[in-house]
Amino acid sequence: MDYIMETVGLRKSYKGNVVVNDVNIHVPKGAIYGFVGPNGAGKSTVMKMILNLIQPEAGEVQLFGEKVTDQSYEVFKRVGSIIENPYFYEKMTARQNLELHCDYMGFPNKERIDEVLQMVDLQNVEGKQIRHYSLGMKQRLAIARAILAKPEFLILDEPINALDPEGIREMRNLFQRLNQEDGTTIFISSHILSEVDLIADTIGIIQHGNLLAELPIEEIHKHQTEYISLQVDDVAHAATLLEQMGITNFSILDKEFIRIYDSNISGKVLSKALIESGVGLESLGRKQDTLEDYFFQLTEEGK
Ligand SMILES: Nc1ncnc2c1ncn2[C@@H]1O[C@H](COP(=O)(O)OP(=O)(O)OP(=O)(O)O)[C@@H](O)[C@H]1O
Repeated sequence: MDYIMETVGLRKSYKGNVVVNDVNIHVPKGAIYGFVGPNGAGKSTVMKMILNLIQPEAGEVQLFGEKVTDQSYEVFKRVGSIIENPYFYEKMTARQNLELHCDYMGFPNKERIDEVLQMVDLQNVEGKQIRHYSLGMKQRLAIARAILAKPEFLILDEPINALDPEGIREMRNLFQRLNQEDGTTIFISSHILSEVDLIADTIGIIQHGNLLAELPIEEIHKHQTEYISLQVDDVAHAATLLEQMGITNFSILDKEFIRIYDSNISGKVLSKALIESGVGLESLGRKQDTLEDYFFQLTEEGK
C-alpha cells in the first residue's frame, strides 16, 4: 500500500510520563483518516511530531516516503495543517494574514487567496481585522490558510470544534471536495465522533498514548448490529417480562436502558406487553452501532 504518512515506533514522554507509546500510524494515499481518542490521549502530541514541531523521543515520521528531519523543508511545502489554537496577526485582516502565509510558503499564486476565502465563506469579511473575528471565523480562516498552498496532505487537529452545525456541514463538504476533486489526503482529529463517522474512510483510535486500533471504517460498519433500545422505569421487571416472552438476546446497560439484539421483534408487540405488565416505557427505538459505540467499547476495554 502507498502511504502518504507513516509513523514508525513513535514515542514521547514528558517528565517521565509516556504520552505517546510506540505508535505506528499508516495513512494511505487519498484517504480521509479520522484520528480519535479521549482528552489527553496524545493526539496533538502525535500531530506535532508529524509536523516536526516537537521531537520524538524514539521512532520516526515518514512523509511521502521520506524520513522527516530538521532539513525537511521541501516535504513540508506539500503539507497544510492546523494545530491547536492557530495563531494570526490580530491587527491584520484575513487577506493580509493569507498574503503573509503565501510569502512564507513561497507560494506565488495570490489569486488562490480569493478562492480559499470563498471556499470557507469569509469573502465578505476578509477586510476585517482578526481581533474582531469570532472563534468560528478564526477557525474558518485557519482552514483557509491550511489549504492555501494546495497541499497534498492536510493535517487538521480539531478543525471544527468552534463551528456551528451549518459551519460543520460546510467544512465537511469542503474536506470531501478537496479529497475527491484534488486528491488531497486528510488526517483529521475530532471529538465529534458522528462527524468522523460521516467523513473518514480510515480510523485510528488512540488512548493513553497507545494506538488501540487502525482500520478501514467499513470494517467497523460491517460488524455493526441493529438493536432495539428500550428505556424503562424498571429494568429488572422489564428483563423478566422479556424472558417470559422468549426473548433472551438482550443486555441491561444501566438503570434505564436495555438493548435487544433481535431486530425482528415487533416494536408494537413489545411496547404493548411492557405497558400491560405495568412497566413504564419511556422510549423504544431501533438503532445501529456507530463509531461512537465501537470507540467506547475499545476505550472501556483499554481502561
Ligand atoms: N508540553 C507538555 N508538557 C507536559 N505534558 C504535556 C505537554 N504536552 C502535552 N502533555 C501531556 O501529554 C498528554 C497528551 O496530550 P495531547 O495534547 O497530545 O492529548 P490530546 O489527545 O490531543 O488531547 P485533547 O483531545 O484534550 O486535545 C496529556 O496528558 C498532556 O497533559
